[in-house]
Amino acid sequence: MRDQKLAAENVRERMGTLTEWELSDDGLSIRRDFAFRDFAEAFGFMAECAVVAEKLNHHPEWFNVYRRVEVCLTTHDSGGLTARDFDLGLAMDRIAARRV
Ligand SMILES: C[C@H](O)[C@H](O)[C@H]1CNC2=NC(N)=NC(=O)C2=N1
Repeated sequence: MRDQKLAAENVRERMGTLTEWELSDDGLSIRRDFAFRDFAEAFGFMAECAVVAEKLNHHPEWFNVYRRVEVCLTTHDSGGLTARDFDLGLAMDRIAARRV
């Protein structure tokens, strides 16, 4: 079943739990830039996140160059932000915190 797109006030409230992330101007996605020691750490992060993403059936848009990973989260099926984006964002924060 398609997830409920969050209302702007709920998005604002949930942004308080993801302090390193920024909301896009159109309010339809959130993004964070991660930086690691080297490529191995960045790719290890992506590998761990991929396992979680599969488990949650929610997948990031991301871009990797060397030790940096830019992540954008949105729920394509709902055309905007849902609780899944914030759950995955928090999971990614926790994975990164063990690697940075
Ligand atoms: C069929 C499958 O469950 C859906 O396409 C899932 C897969 N992963 C997804 N990931 C993201 N980010 N948004 C989605 O809407 C989405 N939908």
